[in-house]
Amino acid sequence: MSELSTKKQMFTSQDIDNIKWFWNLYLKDKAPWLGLVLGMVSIQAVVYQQFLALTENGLRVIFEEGSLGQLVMVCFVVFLLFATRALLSYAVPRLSVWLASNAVRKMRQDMIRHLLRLDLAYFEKTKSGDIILKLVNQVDGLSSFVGQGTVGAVRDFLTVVVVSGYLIYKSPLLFAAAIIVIPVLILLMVAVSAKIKEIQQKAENAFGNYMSGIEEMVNGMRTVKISGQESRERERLFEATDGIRDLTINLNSAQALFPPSIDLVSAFVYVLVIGGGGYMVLQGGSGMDAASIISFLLGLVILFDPMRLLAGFFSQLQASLILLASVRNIYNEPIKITDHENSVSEFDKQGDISFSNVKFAYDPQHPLFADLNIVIEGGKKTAIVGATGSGKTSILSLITRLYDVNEGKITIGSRDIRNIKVQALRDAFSVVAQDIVIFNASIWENIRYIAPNATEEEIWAAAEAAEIAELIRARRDAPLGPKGSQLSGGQKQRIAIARAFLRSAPILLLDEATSALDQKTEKRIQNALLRLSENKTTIIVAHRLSSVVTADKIYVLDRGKVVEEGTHEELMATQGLYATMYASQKQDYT
Ligand SMILES: Nc1ncnc2c1ncn2[C@@H]1O[C@H](COP(=O)(O)OP(=O)(O)OP(=O)(O)O)[C@@H](O)[C@H]1O
Repeated sequence: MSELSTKKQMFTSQDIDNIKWFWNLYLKDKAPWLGLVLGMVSIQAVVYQQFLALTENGLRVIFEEGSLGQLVMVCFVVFLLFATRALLSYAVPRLSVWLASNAVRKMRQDMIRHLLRLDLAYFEKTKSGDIILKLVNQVDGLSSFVGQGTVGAVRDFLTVVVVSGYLIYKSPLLFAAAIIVIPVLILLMVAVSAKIKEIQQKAENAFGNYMSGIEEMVNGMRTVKISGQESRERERLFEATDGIRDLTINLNSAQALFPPSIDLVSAFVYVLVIGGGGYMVLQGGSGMDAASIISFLLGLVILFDPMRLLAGFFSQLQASLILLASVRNIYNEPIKITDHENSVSEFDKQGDISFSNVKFAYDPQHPLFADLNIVIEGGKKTAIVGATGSGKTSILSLITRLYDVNEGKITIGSRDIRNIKVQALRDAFSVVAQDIVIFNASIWENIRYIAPNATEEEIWAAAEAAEIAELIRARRDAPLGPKGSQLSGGQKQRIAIARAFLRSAPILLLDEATSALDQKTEKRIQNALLRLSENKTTIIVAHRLSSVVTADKIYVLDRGKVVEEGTHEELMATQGLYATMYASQKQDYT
């Protein structure tokens, strides 16, 4: 989250830009409806002014012996006025909440759409708590602010303008005396609003950390329990709750300055009007009588309530501007991996995959590949082996454009993958990776996820090939628990393999695909994978070298460099790193 300027300024240019952005994207097309809301709240404001005028007349009828009929008439019209206001008090929130909910639904959908387009790199550097906070809480906060807060504020503002106008018309002198304290109030608002913004920003960060903390704890509960780390986790989260409490109190103490200042100002003004107005009546010649002073005072009472609400609105506005900026950050996040206008959908999916002079680093300080050159022959089986952290998975991430190379190029069938539409490129792969996404649904549904239009027979065939069909029959529709927590690692892996069978794309990526299986099951599934990989370009990343001996070509990687390449037999014959690794693994098995 970007730190906002804390200059003593009610609206920064960034705030104004954000408001314009929100208006243009989410409210502009509803302008006629907003116009209707504005019309209705204007009527509500005018009701007060009319009420004042009528009260003054009513008082005169009482004070200056008017007829009973006139009094009844005044009472009737006053009732009618407030009945109108009541009707509008029902209609305005209904309409404004409808408008705001629609605007915010559109915003949520845009955010989800945008989030799904963001590069993987964004998710690898952003705390999930921050993302959830934006999509859930902050958007919700904005929704109620736009729906109820702003419309209420417009009504209050119009009430202040109309009633003030009327009071000025009645007695400019008394009104001038009454508003003499307003500049003090404005100064206070400006001073406090910067503070509110600053605290709100910190509070959002604290909430983000808290949510991420909860998520990490829940996800890692198995480790937390086994290693008896409950008390550490408790302390960690308690610390976060302390931070949130402090910030909430700080925020409230800054906001709490508004209502009492208004109360003090009101007291001051009432005294001025009663004293000054009374004096004017006593002196005579000012055109003011008792009825006008009472209704003037009533006018001020009416004025102060919306003024107090407006002050509250301004403090809320400062907090909401922080929410708006934070939410908008997602839209400003650059998307690097995307289609350009000359990207194509058609390419030779069976062609060779070549890395030419590829340079790549996740972090510029620690380059991973300095000059990588490999060729993965189309329709053949290529294995990539090497120590942990040597860059095997990164090669798969580059081929699928989860990341783009910094220099050099990767081609499939001699077409640079950056010139292929991202969706078309990724459609060319079936992947069995280490991080298997399992949803809290049945195994069946989990397999179907990869190909929602697959027929029942196709899903059964995939499940049989991956040796998971028996478990489907046993578990039936039982959901698998969050993240598939009710399955073993090997069972999850078999779901991933079943998905690969079901999707059956021309390029098969197997990243430690069978590492969680026992050797007997691994052997059987490898035979099935062998059938699946027929006529497909297959890339196998594996630690267990027994699973790569049949590969047409093996690349041996060491700290981002290819140190050996060849078939199993060739590599064994050279007696290099591969042969050493193979020998030591064989020893472990025997
Ligand atoms: N998203 C990332 N951000 C920053 N660094 C990363 C990221 N992913 C991997 N790395 C780093 O890049 C290097 C290569 O990682 P990679 O996952 O490609 O290795 P690997 O050979 O597949 O390892 P393993 O056999 O353990 O799966 C490692 O040093 C790792 O720390």
